Amino acid sequence: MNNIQTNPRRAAVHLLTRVLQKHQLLEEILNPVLKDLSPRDRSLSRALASTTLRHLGVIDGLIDKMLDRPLSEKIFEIRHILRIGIAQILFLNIPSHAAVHDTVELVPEKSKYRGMVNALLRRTDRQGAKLLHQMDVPKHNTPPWLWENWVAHYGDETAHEIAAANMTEAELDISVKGDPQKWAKLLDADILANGSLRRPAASDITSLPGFSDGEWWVQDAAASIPAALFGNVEGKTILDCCAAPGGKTAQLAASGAKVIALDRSKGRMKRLADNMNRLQLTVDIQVGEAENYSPEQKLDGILLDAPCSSTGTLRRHPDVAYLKSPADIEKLGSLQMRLLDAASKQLTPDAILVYSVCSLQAEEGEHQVDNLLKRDSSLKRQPVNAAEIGGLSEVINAKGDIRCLPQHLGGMDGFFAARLVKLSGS
Ligand SMILES: C[S@@+](CC[C@H](N)C(=O)[O-])C[C@H]1O[C@@H](n2cnc3c(N)ncnc32)[C@H](O)[C@@H]1O
Repeated sequence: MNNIQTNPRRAAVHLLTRVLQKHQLLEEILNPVLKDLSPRDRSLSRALASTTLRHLGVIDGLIDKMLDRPLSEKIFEIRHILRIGIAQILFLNIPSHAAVHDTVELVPEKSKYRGMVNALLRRTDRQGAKLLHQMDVPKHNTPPWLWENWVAHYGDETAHEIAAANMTEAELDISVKGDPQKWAKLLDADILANGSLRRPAASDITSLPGFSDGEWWVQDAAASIPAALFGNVEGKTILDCCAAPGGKTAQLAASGAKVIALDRSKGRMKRLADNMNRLQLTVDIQVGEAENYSPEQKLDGILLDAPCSSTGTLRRHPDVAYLKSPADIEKLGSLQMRLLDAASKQLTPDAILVYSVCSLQAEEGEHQVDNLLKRDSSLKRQPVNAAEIGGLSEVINAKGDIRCLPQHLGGMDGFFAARLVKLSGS
């Protein structure tokens, strides 16, 4: 059988079509597309799609090198078939005879492309690794607009390191409510400098010890830094104004803060509520627009973990590189600016504003905060000290803001965070 419900390779081709032709997020379509496959086939299909997307630039470069004439854009399905075939041979260690045979089977018997797919995959098996060595792999695997942006902001060498790190799959980072030593043992995990636990990715996290008892939640090590910038939050009132699905809300609440969790998305707030229930954490849940929020009580701090392009999460979401564009950065930039201005107005003197984004784009991070400080003299940057974040000095930039890169700490999300204080007399 050769349909999506029964064939993991066919399903992977369908996933690629939905991401690259219909611009849908891989994470949102995995469950509906793969629901009828066996667990084993589901993970193969998912690995095929995400590995192909992670290496898409070099895979396409190889296809173009090996063909005499470029493939027409119209036959995108044949291109996706070639792509998943090459991904199996070069990046997934699937025996090449099986990879070639099962991939060629996706092309209808009477199709004029079947021979070409067969020949190109066999040639990949013979020469692919050698051809790959001749390519600037990190650069090829990064869409040109992202590459140019990173080179302009970070320089060529760091851009290469970022793009190389993006090609490695992320491990599973965990934040725990209780004793990290105890849970590191039970989860067979390492304890990172910032207190997060790290262990190999699991296909079903819900079956790991402590999940159903609400002892921990999944959160990238970089994502755990912004909430830590408030210091001791015991008894303090913190507004988490873009809160869902609640990783940072949970961290603040587990550290003893009274958290007002606000988000405009009802659906995502349902997830936040479910997460808090599992974790047995009590927070004040409110659905609404952060720009219009007027606090009924004095806030000790606001966490603005703003909507952003998510280009810092490409290790886990390689599709994002192909779904976002410079226009998105511009649009999100205006929203981030409005949210920052609103947050500043909601603060009283001495209260703290932490602004964060899981983006590698300076336009969403460094530039946003520099521009805010130029137009709003009631706020002042409060530089971060390495001791506050487990000694991770490599993620602190010259201005004292947090700038995590995917190559830091053996792999972490690209993240920006800055801590600002509202001045008295403002
Ligand atoms: C980066 S996510 C937040 C992740 C969350 N802080 C966590 O740690 O799990 C950004 C969130 O901002 C919300 N959002 C976007 N625009 C908003 C607005 N104007 N007011 C409130 N929430 C908004 C989105 O619904 C989304 O849930």
